[in-house]
Amino acid sequence: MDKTMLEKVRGGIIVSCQALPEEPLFGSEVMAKMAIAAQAGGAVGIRANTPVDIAAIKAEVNLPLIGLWKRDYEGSEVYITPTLEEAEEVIRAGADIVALDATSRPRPKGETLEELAAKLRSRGDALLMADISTVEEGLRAEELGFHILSTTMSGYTPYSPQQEGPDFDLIRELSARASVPVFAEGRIHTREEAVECFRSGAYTVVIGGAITRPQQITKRFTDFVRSQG
Ligand SMILES: CC(=O)N[C@H](C=O)[C@@H](O)[C@H](O)[C@H](O)COP(=O)(O)O
Repeated sequence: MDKTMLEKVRGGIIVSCQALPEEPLFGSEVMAKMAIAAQAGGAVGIRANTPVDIAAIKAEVNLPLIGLWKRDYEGSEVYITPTLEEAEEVIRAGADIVALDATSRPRPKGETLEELAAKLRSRGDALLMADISTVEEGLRAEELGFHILSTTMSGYTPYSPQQEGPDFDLIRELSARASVPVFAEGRIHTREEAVECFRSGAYTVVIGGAITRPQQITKRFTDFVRSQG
């Protein structure tokens, strides 16, 4: 584990390069190209889903890499690196930081966040990032030894605010109360919003769809132009 990773990403933009199987850009080759483009544009880090995408990006890009593995399990709502198995594969694929759902919802296989954090910390080969949706979840993750908190899940749990833009209140309150870095992530669509995230206390800003999902970008244009009549 390399804590200088954190210094490398401070104050910059991390680009999340993800496409699910049902999306037009799905495929590791395309995601690696996205990551190369992000690096050329000045990104300080990459966030990627699945061991194959992580390995493909690692081979092409020399930036700190946040890895996760989205996988559905019956009977649990948790899908971002839900179990130890996915976390270990993500690390094996070359991620420097492993991102896990750290919401308070029940996990698959009866695993708990506490034991997952303890096991991954004792391996010591990757930093742990907690994808949370509330201040309480963030503070709990910090207590469990996570090195980074990210606002990723705000708006995606039924008990967090459902809004179109970033959760600035969460960024502000968590940054004020936590002693580990808070990354702003989720629905950051404009440069002004990214600046506002930093003003709210974010250590780093993670941007996904606004850069790497052209279907979302197109839709924002088409919806807006149509709404202007
Ligand atoms: C909730 C969830 O599953 N978030 C995922 C986490 O890895 C990704 O689908 C998002 O693209 C990422 O968080 C970046 O957010 P945005 O694409 O809104 O900039």
